Amino acid sequence: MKQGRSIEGLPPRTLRMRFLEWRNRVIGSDRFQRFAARNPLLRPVARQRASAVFDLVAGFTYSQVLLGMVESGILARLGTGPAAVDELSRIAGLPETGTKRLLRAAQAIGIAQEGKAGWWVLGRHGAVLHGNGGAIAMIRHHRLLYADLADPLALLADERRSDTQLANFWKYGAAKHGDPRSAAIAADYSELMADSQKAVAAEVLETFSFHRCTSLLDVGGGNGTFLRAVSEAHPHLRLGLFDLPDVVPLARAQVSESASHSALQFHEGDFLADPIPQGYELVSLVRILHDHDDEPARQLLENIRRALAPGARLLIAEPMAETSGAEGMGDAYFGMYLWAMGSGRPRSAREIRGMLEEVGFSATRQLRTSQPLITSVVVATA
Ligand SMILES: C[S@@+](CC[C@H](N)C(=O)[O-])C[C@H]1O[C@@H](n2cnc3c(N)ncnc32)[C@H](O)[C@@H]1O
Repeated sequence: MKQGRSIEGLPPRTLRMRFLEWRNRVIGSDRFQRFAARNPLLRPVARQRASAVFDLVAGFTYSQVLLGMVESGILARLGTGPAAVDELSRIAGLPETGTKRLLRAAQAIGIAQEGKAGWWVLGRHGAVLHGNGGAIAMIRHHRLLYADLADPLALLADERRSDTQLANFWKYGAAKHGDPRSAAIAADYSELMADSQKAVAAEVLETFSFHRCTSLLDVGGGNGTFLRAVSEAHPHLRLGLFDLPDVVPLARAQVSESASHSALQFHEGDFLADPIPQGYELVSLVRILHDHDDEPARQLLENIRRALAPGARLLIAEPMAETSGAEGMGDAYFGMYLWAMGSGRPRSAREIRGMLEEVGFSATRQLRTSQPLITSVVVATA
């Protein structure tokens, strides 16, 4: 047998595989763990690793404490300044004992802090979260994902056949099937997206130079939050928004509130079936591609490629898999979220560039954003 080749059914014996097996034997042994915990040089690393493993085991309780802080109104109240337990207990509608338990739990994970006996302020993480409307909306929204993940193996075994809570929330295109609830569904998901869009738009604006473009079409542009941010920073741009017929009226209503965006053109349609409007120098897909499985995602890219004149560009912005330092966000969080939603998967920048090249784009490249947890950016030329 050649080095590294596997015999059928047996794992390959490459150097890397052998190293990983050896490493796992060592760090999994009681003897090594006790040694590392006692050794002054290894102790800090051993504690950090033990704490990371504990977080994996207990993470769901942290998320539920956070949800309790949001839903009770305590996080919002602490955002306005220090508060005493009896006031917080009134706001939450909880007995004082339950309020103290929640506050102590929140303190242990950095959301709240007892500044002086009986007086509470925000903790470090609470201070970051309380003013972030997008994060708060997602924390509330996670109720649905939490319910869908209650039995992870059942969810995975089901192969996305059954309706989940998330699939019901994101019923894209229900209007096509004449569902009378589709306008309400579109309004709900568009609002959730708009809440977190400001942070995404800020990252894109900081990363990509719009100065050289004269026009931009945002495909799947939702209620127009992204385009409003772009047009405030670059008023010279001619803008277009393409989305489903149930969503475009929401964007129209938002835009009519701000007269400065009269240069915005609206296009209704299905980006998988209808032609993409032509005549734009730049097309953006913001948090769209990861919602779609490989075949429809490829179809969408091909559809956009067909609409673009040579030299026009496509900008893709979304959180991407295999992001260094934020790996959990990719395949763990979005991987499970999109599985539960019933469509799509997170892709790495490398995979996205490969798909773009397959459908005829060139000069594909990834632009570095300062917060890849919020979004990464890939650009390609037609
Ligand atoms: C995840 S949201 C992203 C919205 C916005 N780009 C953002 O980042 O906030 C996906 C958007 O794609 C739109 N969409 C989904 N399927 C579509 C289709 N087949 N044709 C046109 N728009 C579609 C949805 O209506 C929604 O506005």
